Amino acid sequence: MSAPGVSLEVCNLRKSWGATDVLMGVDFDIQAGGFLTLLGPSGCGKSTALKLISGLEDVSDGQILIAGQDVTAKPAAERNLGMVFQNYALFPHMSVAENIIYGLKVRKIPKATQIASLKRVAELMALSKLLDRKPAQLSGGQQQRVALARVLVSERPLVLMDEPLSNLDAKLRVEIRSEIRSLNKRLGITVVYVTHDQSEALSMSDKVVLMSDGNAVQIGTPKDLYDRPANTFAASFIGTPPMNLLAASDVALPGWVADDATGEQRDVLVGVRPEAMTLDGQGADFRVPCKVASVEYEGSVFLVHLQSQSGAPFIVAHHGADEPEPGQELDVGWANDAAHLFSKASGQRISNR
Ligand SMILES: Nc1ncnc2c1ncn2[C@@H]1O[C@H](COP(=O)(O)OP(=O)(O)OP(=O)(O)O)[C@@H](O)[C@H]1O
Repeated sequence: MSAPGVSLEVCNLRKSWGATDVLMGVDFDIQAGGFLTLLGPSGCGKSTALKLISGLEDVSDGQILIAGQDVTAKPAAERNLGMVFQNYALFPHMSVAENIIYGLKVRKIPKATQIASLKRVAELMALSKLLDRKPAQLSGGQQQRVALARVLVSERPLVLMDEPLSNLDAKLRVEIRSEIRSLNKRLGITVVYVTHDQSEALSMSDKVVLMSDGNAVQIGTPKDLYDRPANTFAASFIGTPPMNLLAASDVALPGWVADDATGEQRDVLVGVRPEAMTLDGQGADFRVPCKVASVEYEGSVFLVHLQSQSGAPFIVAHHGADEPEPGQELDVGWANDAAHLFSKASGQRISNR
């Protein structure tokens, strides 16, 4: 049942609905067996990109290559891919077993092969004991595993998934996302995954395409996006809580505004992740006097909301046992290499560590 994956390449993908441009010319690719995630806020165009890849919608312009073959003009049925949606789309009147092998039946695969494939996939997805049940007799997580099993049994080398975990509770989401990731690695199928959840994207993907308003804002490994956000949008979208973005004047940082190339003074925003700041300023290259506004207890961490002397708000993720008090005055600190610089005018990254 091991289906070797295929590569996918998308070039200058454009889509307009009437006068509304939804995809503005997006390029990305993923190698065979890779896991690519389209990540971005609601309405940025990620589901549209997936529909174009699947063939459920026609492109306005651009090219889609699967295994190096141009499939842009091919109907969905000829693209040899599987899809998993947010709402599982199981047939309520069919048993789990019938749901899983439905596609094989339609394709008139011999009965003995259907049964053998069903057995293998049911074991893989821990569904063997549930095969006689109807979908309504399953939990949300079990239903989602049936939807995944149905795609896996079809042995497609490329599987598209559109927010498949968003109906599940937090614990199940974490369990099933690691299951999907390990299936991708074990079976070698290529996965293109859509989510607005950055932690899902970071934890599962080989490559992330971060989208905003129909454009790919940054493409890279999860670590690239976290360590070197290309602009303030990427800095704010990746990481929980998001990166603090402070005007240099708020944190009293003179001399940080000279452009490396031209030497010109530029207004910058200083970005520092909450987890890269300390409350005691010990060993820090920069220190900023500030006041505690409020404290959120999150179990493993205190999220300390602070205000600089100029009134700028920011957050520090504090792992110490001591709980800061609202009103307390502190020197927050960070290391030189924890700071990211962005142009205040364009939002683009202007300094690299
Ligand atoms: N069939 C359609 N006709 C007209 N506009 C559409 C159609 N489908 C999507 N859109 C618009 O295209 C834009 C992108 O939608 P899309 O579903 O791709 O976004 P998304 O990033 O997947 O968002 P979400 O996470 O909310 O699903 C939205 O503004 C949406 O209203």
